[in-house]
Amino acid sequence: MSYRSAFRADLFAGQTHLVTGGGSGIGRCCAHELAALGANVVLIGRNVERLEATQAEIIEDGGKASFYSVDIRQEADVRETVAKIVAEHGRIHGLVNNAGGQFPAPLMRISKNGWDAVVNSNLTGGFLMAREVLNQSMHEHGGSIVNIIADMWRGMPGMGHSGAARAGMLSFTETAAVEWASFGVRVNAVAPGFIASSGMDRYDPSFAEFVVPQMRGTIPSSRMGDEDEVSSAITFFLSPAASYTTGACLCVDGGSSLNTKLFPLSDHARMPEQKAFHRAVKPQAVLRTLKKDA
Ligand SMILES: CCCCCCCCCCC/C=C/C(=O)SCCNC(=O)CCNC(=O)[C@H](O)C(C)(C)COP(=O)(O)OP(=O)(O)OC[C@H]1O[C@@H](n2cnc3c(N)ncnc32)[C@H](O)[C@@H]1OP(=O)(O)O
Ligand SMILES: NC(=O)C1=CN([C@@H]2O[C@H](COP(=O)(O)OP(=O)(O)OC[C@H]3O[C@@H](n4cnc5c(N)ncnc54)[C@H](OP(=O)(O)O)[C@@H]3O)[C@@H](O)[C@H]2O)C=CC1
Repeated sequence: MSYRSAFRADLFAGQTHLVTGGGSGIGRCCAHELAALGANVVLIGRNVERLEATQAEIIEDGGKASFYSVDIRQEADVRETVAKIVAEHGRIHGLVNNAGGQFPAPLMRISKNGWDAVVNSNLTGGFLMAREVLNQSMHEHGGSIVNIIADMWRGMPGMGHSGAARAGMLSFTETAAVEWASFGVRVNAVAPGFIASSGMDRYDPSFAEFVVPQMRGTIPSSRMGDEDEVSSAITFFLSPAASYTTGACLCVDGGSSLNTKLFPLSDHARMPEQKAFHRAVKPQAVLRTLKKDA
């Protein structure tokens, strides 16, 4: 097995885990990690070539994988696919709701169809997958569901349809965590920041040229994340290490969601020493000045 996971090699031996969007990017990486940990991985996506290729890689590595070509927005197809998986594999232990995506556009230029396509991909599709996995399998014996969202805290300018859907997915995560806890089902979320995944190749290079210089100053870790850094967070939630954790969201974003941008990062190095500030200036005086300026 060539994937080097931080987790124990037999962690998921004998278990079945579904990864939507498993044919590319973060989903493909996660599928490799779960297979390396002994899981029987079921890949779900639309593009058969990508799914086939990931399945072949995993099998070549000595792992177990199968795939289903499904659009997760189609309710009947999702229901039928989960039924087939249960018939073939029995119990489903884990679901990684990773499939999704969006296109960059300001809100004022998003058509109704464009909005629906993104919201249905990133919210409704995840709900349908989770509901079917719960109803057809996990309610009988428990399980773990991990929903991949995004850095949508305080909005997602330029991708507002996705931000709205991901915020909805976080709320869904919290509700499902409470409603399904009695079945022994844990539901958590992972919120990636800027990840150098193969999915980024789907964007027009002109968009990268526009956005990368702006991004650079806003990530405290000063770099994009890697697919395996998201995969290990997903694996943690699927594993018994997270057995008392449900309804949580783990940000894998190099701190970008915490950056207040009060002082742009690029200026920190040049910021003058202010050790004497608190002694030299009385806080009330500062407050008065701030109020006056406002
Ligand atoms: C290396 C550096 C790069 C820098 C990038 C930084 C970006 C930071 C962002 C960080 C956060 C997120 C990152 C990621 O998610 S990574 C990649 C994830 N993968 C994708 O996003 C996949 C690509 N996206 C899609 O496949 C589509 O967005 C979509 C989900 C909509 C596909 O759905 P569908 O196939 O059903 O869509 P249709 O083609 O049928 O279209 C439906 C309507 O949507 C409109 N649409 C689709 N694409 C666009 C577009 N690019 N611009 C405007 N409108 C679009 C389409 O026109 C249809 O509407 P109409 O009928 O009204 O025309
Ligand atoms: N990379 C990043 O910086 C970030 C990524 N994310 C999210 O993480 C997830 C993985 O992204 P990433 O790996 O980067 O990008 P990818 O584009 O490589 O992955 C998205 C996957 O979702 C599948 N998918 C999309 N729509 C559907 C659908 N309707 N039905 C079934 N499968 C679908 C795609 O497969 P196919 O086309 O074959 O259907 C593809 O394999 C996505 O939800 C993404 O938006 C969130 C924040 C940041």
